[in-house]
Amino acid sequence: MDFLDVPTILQISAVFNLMAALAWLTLAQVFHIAPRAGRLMAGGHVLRFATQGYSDVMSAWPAALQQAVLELGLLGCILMLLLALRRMLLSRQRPRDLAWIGGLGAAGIAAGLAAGSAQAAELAGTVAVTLLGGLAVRAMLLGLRGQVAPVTAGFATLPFAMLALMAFVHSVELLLEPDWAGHAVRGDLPSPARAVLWYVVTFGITLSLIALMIWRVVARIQHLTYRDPLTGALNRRAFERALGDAQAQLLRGHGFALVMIDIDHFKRVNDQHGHAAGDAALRHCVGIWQAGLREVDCLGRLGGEEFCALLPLASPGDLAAAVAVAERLRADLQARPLPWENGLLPLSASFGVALPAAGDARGEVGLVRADAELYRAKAEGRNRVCAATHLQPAEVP
Ligand SMILES: Nc1nc2c(ncn2[C@@H]2O[C@H](COP(=O)(O)OP(=O)(O)OP(=O)(O)O)[C@@H](O)[C@H]2O)c(=O)[nH]1
Repeated sequence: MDFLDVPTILQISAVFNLMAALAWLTLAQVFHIAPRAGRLMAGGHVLRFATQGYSDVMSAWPAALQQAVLELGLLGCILMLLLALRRMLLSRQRPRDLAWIGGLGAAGIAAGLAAGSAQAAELAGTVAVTLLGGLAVRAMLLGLRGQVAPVTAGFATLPFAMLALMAFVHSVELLLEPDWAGHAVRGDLPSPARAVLWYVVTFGITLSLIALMIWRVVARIQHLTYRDPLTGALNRRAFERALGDAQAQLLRGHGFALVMIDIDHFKRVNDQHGHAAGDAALRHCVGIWQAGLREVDCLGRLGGEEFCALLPLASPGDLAAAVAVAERLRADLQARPLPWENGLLPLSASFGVALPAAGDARGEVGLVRADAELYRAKAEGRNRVCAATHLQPAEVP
């Protein structure tokens, strides 16, 4: 590492931070991708650039002042990064925690500066960065849990864990350093090797955040492509795709049932309480039904106030199990009226349950059957479940 000294690495890092700031700003301002998180990230990188890129200018200042400026820059940068992370992960990280750690860190740095001790200022900044790094690790692990594979979550979290670990090790070193008065200002980079490591960690954090942002954008696009924007249920196209897949699995012995659902007298809700109430009723019903279904089940909005649930069955042909689920969904909706304008709007729905037919590539026969049962439920008085007990394949219309 002879060819690289700490000031050179600092300058490389400063240029990297400037480029990263420009990239985040472009994404936020020009492409409107994660704009608030992007602006926070750009702000963090600019702070880091400003404190790293002007070390020559600062070299004439008193040591404690130089150190305090460097530490405040790093602290501000990490705080902005954590705020951006909070937005990207939609995490419930309390800003209060960030505020008190940041505030105590800044107060410690100021105290070090007042005492004329570069080492005390550095120690305060490094301890705060250790704690903030720990919070970042926690936010990443909680935010990604169940959303991506554990290995992916581990890789994405690694740079933050390295940041916390390196800051912790450096805090201990500073505490143990015998000659506080002779402490030289080196930023947080005691050697070229350590400086390179810091740079790699900064780079890793930036990459991790870019990956996080891409993941969020892709998830959003998928949501827009496959979901009904009003209710969040699968749209017709996505549901038909799921039905086609389930139908293919039928040949391998994995059975499923279809539950066609139609809200009763929905026109009255619109006519008597307005379209907004109708929309709220649709969201309310889907919220209740999604909560009553398992993760493997899927609920699609086929149009208007008509929905269909696809239920994989543990034993193919177990119509009774599907009827029990439909009955539960019916009872749940009946028990939970829609809160609307200081009152409660009672809602109910009719359900038609059917099993799929073998040899029906796209699953349309099952849908037709479930639809026929739904109409029977309507005709028999609504707010009930009817099921097709016959299993002969129907004709595809
Ligand atoms: N608010 C709202 N209304 C919708 C939406 N899509 C369809 N509708 C309304 O849903 C109503 C469906 O009414 P109908 O098909 O007569 O059915 P119904 O009143 O539920 O009667 P039954 O099904 O026989 O119990 C129509 O008034 C549509 O305008 C939507 O996205 N939002």
